[in-house]
Amino acid sequence: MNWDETGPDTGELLDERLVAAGADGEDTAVEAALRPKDLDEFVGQETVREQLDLVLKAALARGATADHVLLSGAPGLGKTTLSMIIAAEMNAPIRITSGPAIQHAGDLAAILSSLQEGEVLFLDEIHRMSRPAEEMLYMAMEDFRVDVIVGKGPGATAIPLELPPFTLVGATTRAGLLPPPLRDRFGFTGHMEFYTPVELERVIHRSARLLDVGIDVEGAAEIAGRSRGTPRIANRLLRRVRDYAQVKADGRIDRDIAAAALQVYEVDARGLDRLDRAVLGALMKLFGGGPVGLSTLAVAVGEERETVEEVAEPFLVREGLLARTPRGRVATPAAWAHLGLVPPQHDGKGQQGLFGA
Ligand SMILES: Nc1ncnc2c1ncn2[C@@H]1O[C@H](COP(=O)(O)OP(=O)(O)OP(=O)(O)O)[C@@H](O)[C@H]1O
Ligand SMILES: [Mg+2]
Repeated sequence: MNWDETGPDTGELLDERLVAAGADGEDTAVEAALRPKDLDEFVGQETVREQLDLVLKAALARGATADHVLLSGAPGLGKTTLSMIIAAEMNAPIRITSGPAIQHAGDLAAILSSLQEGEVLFLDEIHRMSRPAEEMLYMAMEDFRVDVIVGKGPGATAIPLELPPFTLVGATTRAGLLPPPLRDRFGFTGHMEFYTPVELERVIHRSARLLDVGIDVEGAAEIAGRSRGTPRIANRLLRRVRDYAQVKADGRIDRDIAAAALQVYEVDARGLDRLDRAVLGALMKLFGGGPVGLSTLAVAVGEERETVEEVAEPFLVREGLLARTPRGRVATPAAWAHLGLVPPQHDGKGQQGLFGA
């Protein structure tokens, strides 16, 4: 590790993280080609799919515009994909924008007033919209009307503008951050869950077919097990394994090729990468498994506090490898087993408490 006056080089473990759930540049280019186009092609999420199927079919049968839909769930689980499917199933055009892109209420008014009847408006990261835009959206969703403010100060007047009926599809990774009045205006909310390994295998087989890569059942299972419940990661790992198979073998992917490739990329059998293992390793080797405070742990791995807390920990907690306790971070027995380490015998003298909180 590289130390200078400013301390350890941070962010080194974060570079080009293969198991990050957010989209990188390459993902954005490839994802369009891999996106399922209709509900039947969309793998998993049985509950959301079935409910949505009813909502859309009923609206179609009535010849009406579908109710507003809110999709919530972690990055890479298929919210954008599903919004496009909604438009396709309704035979409607789709307009795509996002919360951060709408700075002023006027931006939203311009979009809303140019919608066609029945159009789907996809509002990604809806929890990041500005307050005034949000308030305008309330009225638009409920009454299909906006008040456009003309002029400034005491002379300003509100000109009501009728909107054609449209379907708002909002997506958020943070449903808890949505103000209740906004949440209540959606007729249907779909919570996207993490995918099971079997579902991810289906995603991988489908993508392999589209990318024209040969892969057997065990090869797909190997990749699925390392994909952290997330189709985007599964697709990304598949592409890296494909590279390896082309360079080191005949291009076909089986279990050995998949395992060898992902070892090169340092993604282990449970989908942990270098950063994850560094956090667990420091916790166990330096602090006897904890409890240890977040800041101390972050310094030990040479990363920012936020990186450890927001990037590494959620998955480690979800996997039951790390626990957040009031006294600090603790490695679970599963973590010791996964890294093949043996927890120290406690002598009861309270050595543990040293690094707490
Ligand atoms: N159910 C699914 N079946 C098959 N492929 C899927 C499924 N869900 C997602 N994918 C694939 O995963 C990739 C990421 O999906 P998508 O962009 O819809 O995620 P997202 O939830 O919008 O992520 P973000 O929160 O980062 O915007 C896409 O390429 C898509 O092809
Ligand atoms: Mg998206």
